[in-house]
Amino acid sequence: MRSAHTVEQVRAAETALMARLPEGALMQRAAAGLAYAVLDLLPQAYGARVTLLVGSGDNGGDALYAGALLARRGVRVSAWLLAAAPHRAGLEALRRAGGRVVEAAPSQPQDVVVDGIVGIGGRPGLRPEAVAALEVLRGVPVVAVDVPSGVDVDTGRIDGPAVRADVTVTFGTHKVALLADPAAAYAGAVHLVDIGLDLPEAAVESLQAADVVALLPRPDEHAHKYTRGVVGIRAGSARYPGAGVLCVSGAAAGLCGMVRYLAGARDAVVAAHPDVVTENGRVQAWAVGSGGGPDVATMLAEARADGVPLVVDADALGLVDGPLGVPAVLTPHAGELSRMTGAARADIEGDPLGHAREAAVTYDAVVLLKGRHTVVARPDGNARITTTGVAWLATAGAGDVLAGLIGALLAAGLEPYDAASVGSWLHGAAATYAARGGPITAPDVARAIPGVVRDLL
Ligand SMILES: NC(=O)C1=CN([C@@H]2O[C@H](COP(=O)(O)OP(=O)(O)OC[C@H]3O[C@@H](n4cnc5c(N)ncnc54)[C@H](OP(=O)(O)O)[C@@H]3O)[C@@H](O)[C@H]2O)[C@@H](O)CC1
Ligand SMILES: Nc1ncnc2c1ncn2[C@@H]1O[C@H](COP(=O)(O)OP(=O)(O)O)[C@@H](O)[C@H]1O
Ligand SMILES: [K+]
Repeated sequence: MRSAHTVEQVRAAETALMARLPEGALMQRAAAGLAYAVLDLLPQAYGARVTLLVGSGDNGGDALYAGALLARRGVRVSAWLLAAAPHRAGLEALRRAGGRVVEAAPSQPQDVVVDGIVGIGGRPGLRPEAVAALEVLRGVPVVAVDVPSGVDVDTGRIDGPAVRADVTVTFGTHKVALLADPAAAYAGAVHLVDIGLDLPEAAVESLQAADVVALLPRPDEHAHKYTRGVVGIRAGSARYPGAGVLCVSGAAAGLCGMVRYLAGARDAVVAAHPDVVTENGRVQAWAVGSGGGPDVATMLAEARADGVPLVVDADALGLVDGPLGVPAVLTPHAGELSRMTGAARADIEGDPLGHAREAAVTYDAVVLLKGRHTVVARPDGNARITTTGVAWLATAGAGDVLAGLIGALLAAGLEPYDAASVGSWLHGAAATYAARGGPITAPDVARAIPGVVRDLL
């Protein structure tokens, strides 16, 4: 599991650890990890040029100590001081190692910029000096120290200028802004350096392959199709048969025992999926809504009446105005959530974590807010953020596949929070697997799911 802690949690863990260690030990650990990440980006250390952007706090201190380590390896290190009183001991260390202090952009082209402007102590946004320095160094690869400076560390919001990093080297644990968009998109590749912090449980996390393996339902020796779970699909209509077919394709990817289809695209569904049953009967979960057309209210009411867990998607989301009274996963994209809650779409996109958490409370359900980094939020405030997937997944019908897949995982017995987050992880991984760097359509995503599961297991 990748865990993201709050600034307050990091500060408390840091204080406890520092009381047991010699002064400066933590910063030395952080700086060593940072220096190695910078070296990784340089073709060779000797003669390479690195500029440090240094703010007033310990984030700048990390940059200065890392700069000293780099200078000892032959890197030409320039520290561009953006604050009047930078970390004193760090600056001394850099000077002793042969680094120099500059007051403007170095005249020679630089190989890497290290963003030590602010870390977890920073307020969102950047001061004009920092913006100007970044502008002058535009085009040079950026390594951010702990977080890209300027982002809102505990929410992932961006409320002003912020650094766009190629790599972020973070210490002790991930920060929320490294998982939650829009800030996460500013972090580039994230490297975690272990500095030995003892941390409590995190409210925000991101499943990794091993977590998905641990949660994934699979048949035991004595399984039959009913013990594996039956998912019912009420999606698709005469007008939108494709949505029914796609929702079924996610449901019929093999993760539960059987799929029942009860909506208006029966012929198309059976032609594409001969394994699907169209008689009414017991199910352990329903997926409702994609391409539902005029019958969507009846579809939702009938599924709800069964009392089993529900996935509510697309057209059916417009009918949800409060708790549904059964365990549920709601799967809006930002536009759909905006229509549900009345919040502006741009506000939702600017704070997807906050809006998903709020909606989870309002509807007393798991809310899966789709996007680049999909958020799965639970009413108790916990959230999982999906980091699998590629931009090629933004294609019509991909959401229908996801709704069916989550329905299958619910039917197989996963809790709504696990079904939504595991489903979203697999959906993103299937898209990456199918795309292999090129375009995909929604059926490609569904077809790739069994291969992803096979590789995982
Ligand atoms: N915690 C840990 O476990 C470890 C932490 N470590 C490191 O320490 C970092 C935290 O250091 P920190 O607490 O000194 O705060 P930090 O982010 O450097 O700067 C805050 C100062 O910046 C200023 N300022 C504020 N906003 C600003 C803005 N928008 N734009 C410009 N300036 C702004 C403001 O001062 P002002 O100029 O307003 O007087 C404020 O005092 C952490 O991220 C990690 O890198 C590691 O060494 C090891 C283990
Ligand atoms: N930029 C992006 N990068 C990765 N995945 C994305 C991006 N934008 C959207 N997605 C994913 O693509 C899918 C689109 O689903 P959705 O918007 O419901 O489409 P539809 O309604 O046509 O089925 C979602 O799983 C979403 O998370
Ligand atoms: K930084």
